[in-house]
Amino acid sequence: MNADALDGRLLFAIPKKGRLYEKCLSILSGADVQFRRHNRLDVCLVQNHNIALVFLPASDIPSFVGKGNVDLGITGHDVILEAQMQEHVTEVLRLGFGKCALQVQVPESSPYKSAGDLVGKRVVTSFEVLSGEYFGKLDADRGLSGAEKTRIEYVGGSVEAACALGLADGIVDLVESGDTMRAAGLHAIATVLETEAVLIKSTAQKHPAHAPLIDLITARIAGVVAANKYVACQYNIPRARLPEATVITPGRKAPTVSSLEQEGWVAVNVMVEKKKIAGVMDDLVKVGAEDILIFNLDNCRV
Ligand SMILES: Nc1ncnc2c1ncn2[C@@H]1O[C@H](COP(=O)(O)OP(=O)(O)OP(=O)(O)O)[C@@H](O)[C@H]1O
Ligand SMILES: O=P(O)(O)OC[C@H]1O[C@H](OP(=O)(O)OP(=O)(O)O)[C@H](O)[C@@H]1O
Repeated sequence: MNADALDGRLLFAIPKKGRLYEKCLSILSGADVQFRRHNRLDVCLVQNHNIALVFLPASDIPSFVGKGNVDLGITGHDVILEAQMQEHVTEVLRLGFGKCALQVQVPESSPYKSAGDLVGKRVVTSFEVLSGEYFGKLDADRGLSGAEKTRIEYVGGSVEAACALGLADGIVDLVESGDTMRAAGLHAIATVLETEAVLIKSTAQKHPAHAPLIDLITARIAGVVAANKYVACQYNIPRARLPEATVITPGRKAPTVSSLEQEGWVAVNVMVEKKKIAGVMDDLVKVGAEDILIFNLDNCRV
């Protein structure tokens, strides 16, 4: 591809591998952003929009967007703070995936029971900025300075091995299911940060002409995110029980209620958060709902 091919195109950064990659591809597909990535090339043109996708390491995306080299990007909230780019990027949308927590961890057998117990000790992490800030506050609370302060040491990967290797008294690393942590014989004693994937744009927009396209892509991605988060719920219920049912399924604005051919009965259509639907169905049955049907959403605009 020659450099002119990118002229005037909105540049959209996507993690090139790792935990966020597959989910990003599915978001792009749901938003009908069409492209073919040839031979794992890191730049590719979008066929149906004036956009080029740039595949970058997740950790580099905040600074590319923050400095205005690319216009839009997807990465983790944690990565933005670690890159100290929070003032240079605007988090436009939370994407509902890449959810995990940055946690302080120690061996199961460790005498250290809280983050405060690790103050002045050795902590190994890939998140040296966030860990430095976290332990820096604890050091300051104790009035520690110089060599007394907690030592934060950077490693690029396999952080969970550091305690067993005798390199650290504790680590700071991401935890989702906890499988990695438990497999390494560690447990969490504090949470530094909760994080998820976010859509970001440059705070000082270099190309104001791209604003309408950024808004369009944002609206489409918001639709995909909402479709993943909600299900459509339909049920029949005696009109007299409608007030109780409305408390259980208030909908985003209000439920859609239509009359049934059977006297005294109504049909209700409403959106419900996917993670709550089992409990909602139990509660609807208790107030007399029948024929409860749940539909997954392919896409939506809400
Ligand atoms: N287990 C996980 N569950 C959910 N989200 C995660 C998980 N691990 C990482 N993430 C999110 O994905 C981001 C990128 O992490 P990931 O481990 O995929 O990095 P990577 O680009 O593969 O980097 P590396 O080169 O260090 O492997 C993290 O900063 C975090 O926001
Ligand atoms: O709590 P869990 O579900 O086990 O997830 C946590 C692990 O996931 C991430 O690593 P990943 O597997 O993406 O590989 P990486 O270490 O190469 O980044 C993170 O660094 C943890 O090691």
